[in-house]
Amino acid sequence: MNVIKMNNLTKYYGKNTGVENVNLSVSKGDIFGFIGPNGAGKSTTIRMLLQLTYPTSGSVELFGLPLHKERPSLRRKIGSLSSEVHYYKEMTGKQILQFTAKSHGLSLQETPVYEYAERFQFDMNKKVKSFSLGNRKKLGILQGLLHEPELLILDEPTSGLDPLMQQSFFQLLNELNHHGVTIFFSTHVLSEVEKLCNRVAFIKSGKLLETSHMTEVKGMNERVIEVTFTEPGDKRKKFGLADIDPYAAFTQGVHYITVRGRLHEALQRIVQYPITDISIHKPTLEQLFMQHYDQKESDGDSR
Ligand SMILES: Nc1ncnc2c1ncn2[C@@H]1O[C@H](COP(=O)(O)OP(=O)(O)OP(=O)(O)O)[C@@H](O)[C@H]1O
Repeated sequence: MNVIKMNNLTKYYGKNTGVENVNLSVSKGDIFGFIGPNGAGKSTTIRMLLQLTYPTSGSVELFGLPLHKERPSLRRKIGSLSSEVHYYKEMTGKQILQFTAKSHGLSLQETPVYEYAERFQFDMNKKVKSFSLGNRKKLGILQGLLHEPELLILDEPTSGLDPLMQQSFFQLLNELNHHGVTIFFSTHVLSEVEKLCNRVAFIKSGKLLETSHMTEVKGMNERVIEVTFTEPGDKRKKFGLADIDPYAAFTQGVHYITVRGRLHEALQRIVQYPITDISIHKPTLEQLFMQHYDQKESDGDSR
């Protein structure tokens, strides 16, 4: 079942393009990472899902219902975090959370908010005016989660959180997902997307480049060997590295060789020569992502 469905979703801000013809579906149970550089159109898309702005053309369906009017029954099912959150500075975190709980017909005691606050080391008794950026973010997250929604739509939820808190937050998302919560979030933390998400979409300049299952992201099965030979200098030709990878690179004493399958054969060839240092790793999502952008852009250029 599609929990989110975008049909040719388009938003123009005057002459500026926000997003253009975005077609994307999120299924029940997905943890879906929405990735793109600054200005790609992530917030614009999320703002349309949350009805904070309206499409120029195209449409959105949530839980199979078209989103063109206020639907209180849907609001109860959705937890959200938009990129910019503003509060009355004189209120305490707890007062704001009570207000949010009440808007869902709940008292704070009926919600998991105390447990979450403890996990995030969040002191809800302080006034918002004393909050750091990270604490404001935590408050926004608690507001989005407290009514135990079925779907979370989160815009850059981890920006402003320190690495430890990011980890706690992703851990919580994982637990919620195991209990059936569908999650759609935008982020720049690609390593976390790699660990957490089952599906990803790449967006740039308002256009969706690709939607993919995490295991099918092109290049995920490649391995990068970084090797420094004891003999100094560029050894790509002399040691036959170009036979393993015609695009092998050499920078500041290190050879970078990308291997697709047959790792043992590549290593057998490399270890014939004295080595000072070697490491083997998966390409990061970031590297794949950048390759992907470059490729699409050069494809576009050649048209
Ligand atoms: N209110 C607005 N008025 C005019 N242009 C806008 C407005 N909001 C967004 N845009 C433009 O729409 C495009 C998409 O912006 P958007 O904020 O959706 O990107 P983003 O992927 O969320 O970026 P970031 O990662 O920097 O938050 C950008 O070119 C941006 O300048």
